[in-house]
Amino acid sequence: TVCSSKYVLSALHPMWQGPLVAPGGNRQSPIDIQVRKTVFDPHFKPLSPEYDPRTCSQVWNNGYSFLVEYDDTTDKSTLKGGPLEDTFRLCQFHFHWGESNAWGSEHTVDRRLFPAELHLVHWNSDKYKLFEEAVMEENGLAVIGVFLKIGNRHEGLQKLVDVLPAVRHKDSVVEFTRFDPACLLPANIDDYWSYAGSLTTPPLSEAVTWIIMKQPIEVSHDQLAVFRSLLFTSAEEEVQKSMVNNFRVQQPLKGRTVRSSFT
Ligand SMILES: COc1ccc(C[C@H]2SC(=O)NC2=O)c(OC)c1
Ligand SMILES: [Zn+2]
Repeated sequence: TVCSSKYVLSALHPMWQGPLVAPGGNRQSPIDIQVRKTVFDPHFKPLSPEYDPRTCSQVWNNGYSFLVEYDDTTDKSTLKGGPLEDTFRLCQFHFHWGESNAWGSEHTVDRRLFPAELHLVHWNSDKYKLFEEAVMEENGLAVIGVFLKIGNRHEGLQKLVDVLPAVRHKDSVVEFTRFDPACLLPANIDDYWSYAGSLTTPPLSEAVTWIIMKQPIEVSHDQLAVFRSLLFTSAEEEVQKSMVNNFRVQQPLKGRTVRSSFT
């Protein structure tokens, strides 16, 4: 069972606006991280992602992004430490990006937009048996966010870029194995921000402990162009729509504190 095949996203408009704030939502994501207002937390432990590339199973175009799915029936690929009290199991990663390099990320740092953002999605396997349970519980999920900037070609990402044409249309799937998602983390994973937030697409559940890396990773212009060659639409639809701008608008902080692992 892989987490992401369990949820069906509602039909999402490319510039998915959705409800500006989920009804009664006071911990919605994404947000702008105002660095000078973040608070250093000396109790954060080192973040320890331990991923087994053999749990990688497939790439799927779900009509909103492309998801790289991991077998999450065992604790072979986990995330511990940082702000987390429990062990979280990796179930998928995906990206958000723009139609141009000027925008595309969901979170911003002092209003700075990045061309894309990676989300590594994990669920609390100490407390829950299945992803579906965890996604409805406060702090049932932990998502690592990594900003992408245009620069050198990312050799690890290229293996994924090479299979994207096979999942051009919505609902297409291709087998994808032995991919170590740790290669997509920045060199420095000790410097990050963390805050209590939500899913950024329906059902917008307020279940996420966000861990946003301070250091971006570099990908080439051409690699990001392949992301934009994907389609929101299935092969049957007459009008094909490019998969771009699949990010949510920023949400009010509502008094939340963003903590930092560094001074
Ligand atoms: C019903 O469960 C869901 C629904 C949607 C997403 C995807 C959202 S959440 C995020 O961080 N980015 C996204 O696009 C999800 O991911 C954990 C889990
Ligand atoms: Zn996401």
